[in-house]
Amino acid sequence: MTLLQVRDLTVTYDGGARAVRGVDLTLAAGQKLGVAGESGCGKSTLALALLRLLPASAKVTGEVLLGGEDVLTMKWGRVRAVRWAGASIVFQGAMHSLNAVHRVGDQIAEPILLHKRATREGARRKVAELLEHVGLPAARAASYPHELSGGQRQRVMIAMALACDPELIVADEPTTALDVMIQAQILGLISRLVAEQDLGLVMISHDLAVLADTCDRLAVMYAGRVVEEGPAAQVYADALHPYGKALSGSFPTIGDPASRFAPRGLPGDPPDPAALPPGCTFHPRCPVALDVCARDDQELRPAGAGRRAACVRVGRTGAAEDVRARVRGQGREPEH
Ligand SMILES: Nc1ncnc2c1ncn2[C@@H]1O[C@H](COP(=O)(O)OP(=O)(O)OP(=O)(O)O)[C@@H](O)[C@H]1O
Repeated sequence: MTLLQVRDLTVTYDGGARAVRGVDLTLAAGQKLGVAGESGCGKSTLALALLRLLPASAKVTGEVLLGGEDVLTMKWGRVRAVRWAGASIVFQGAMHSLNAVHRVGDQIAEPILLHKRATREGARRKVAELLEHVGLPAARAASYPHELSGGQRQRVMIAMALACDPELIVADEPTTALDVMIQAQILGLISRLVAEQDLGLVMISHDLAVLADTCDRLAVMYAGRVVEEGPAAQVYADALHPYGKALSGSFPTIGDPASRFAPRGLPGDPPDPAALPPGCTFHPRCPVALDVCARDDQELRPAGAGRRAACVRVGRTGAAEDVRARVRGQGREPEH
């Protein structure tokens, strides 16, 4: 059953930043989708659009179908109900997302009282249950955010996201502010909860390795577009798009023009979304760009084995050779 379907989602901020451009994504119930990309590629804008949390300065078009209902056009009353009970979001940096002057138990209880119409006693019991579920003693309900460690605060955020039994969790860089050991614990916790409760997960990170560990499928975003999508293990181990390769550090180094590329770092920055380059937006940084890439942008198209990629070098079977026929007569031939 399809849980989430994003169709041709485009978000443009006042000032002309085209933060998300024509994104199509599908998530089945219980499926885990990772969205990867460098800072500024539009990941958070996409996450916020899924729950209609974008500021008024964002112009949004397309569809976000959650359980078949379009979140972008539904009445605000329905949006508020859907936000906790249909889908909820875990932000990065729990210290900023939690209210410093309220006990964490009261903050977790708030959506339960509001959306589940629970009694105070019922909400208190549910809070205790949720805290234990995320690995915290129930007594922690009486703590204020500053009395908790970063990892404990992120556990509270996860408990809050689960409070109204949603079908989908959107996690935007849920472990970015944490040290490596705690990061692994929180990722393990998210994986366990999602599996136990058969939840859908959209997890956003700049770290492809983290996503490959946690998710079934991966989407790689660059300059507001998904440039590659497919089964997590394959995308991580053998990305088709040069940007996906750069993110996973898997560029081949022998006898390939890409060997100029530092595997762990990609030179340059993503383009300004208000002044995107013509053609493929990755071409100015792409170590294997052809002349055609500066002129023509590529659709995200099937590339075999349930994968999609938006690169002229990638054919319908995922094989790089297919490009020869397509670019013949359009300028420089591919070197390999
Ligand atoms: N409220 C806003 N008004 C104008 N531009 C914005 C706004 N929010 C984001 N942007 C711009 O949209 C682009 C995408 O930002 P977004 O935060 O979605 O990217 P990201 O991939 O999540 O990056 P990060 O990991 O740094 O949050 C950026 O260029 C950003 O400057």
